[in-house]
Amino acid sequence: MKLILASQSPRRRELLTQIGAEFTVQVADIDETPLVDEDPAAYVERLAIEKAQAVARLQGDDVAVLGSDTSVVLDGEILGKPLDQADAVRTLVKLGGREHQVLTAIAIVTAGQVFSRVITTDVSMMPVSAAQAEAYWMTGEPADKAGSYGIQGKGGVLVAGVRGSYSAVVGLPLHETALLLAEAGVPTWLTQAT
Ligand SMILES: Cc1cn([C@H]2C[C@H](O)[C@@H](COP(=O)(O)OP(=O)(O)OP(=O)(O)O)O2)c(=O)[nH]c1=O
Repeated sequence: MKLILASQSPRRRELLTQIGAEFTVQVADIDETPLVDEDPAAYVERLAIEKAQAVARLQGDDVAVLGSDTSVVLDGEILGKPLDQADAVRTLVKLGGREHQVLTAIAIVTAGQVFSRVITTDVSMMPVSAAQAEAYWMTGEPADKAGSYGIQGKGGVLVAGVRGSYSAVVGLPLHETALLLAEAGVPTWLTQAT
């Protein structure tokens, strides 16, 4: 079965390569506005499915499309990508000194089925001053990332602890994605070995 990654994210491309699946990439452009009172887990799952479906719609049979979404959640509030510098600084100061959840959903859409999972990781961040948040904004990292930070870059300095899947925070959980691909019948190095 042919696999397509429905994502513009270079990080997801790298992580899927680590899983050892052969794939091509097609970008899905969907509206990422949360519904009124939408539960964060339901939100990320819906988006992952919609991204995969947007690409699957244009394909024939014998194709599996993988979509994914990552959001940062603090006290039940969804914190997506920052609108601008002020928004990023506000978000980082708010996350500072606290534990938040990173929710990553993965969805695989085939001709007849939808497989999906939501993975939650707890991340604790050191206290962050406005000046530190501004300095971090200047690195260019926060702009395209949920919660305005990247754990895999300079933002890793702000992270005091992680409980759960590190790769899910970066954008694609290696373990759970490999298992879901196996369920959908897409070979990876893991299934090829069993
Ligand atoms: C919290 C966190 C998020 N992120 C990234 C992962 C996602 O790419 C991004 C959240 O935005 P998403 O909307 O999940 O993904 P995307 O727009 O980058 O790509 P696509 O929708 O096409 O798949 O934030 C990090 O890279 N590091 C982190 O530590």
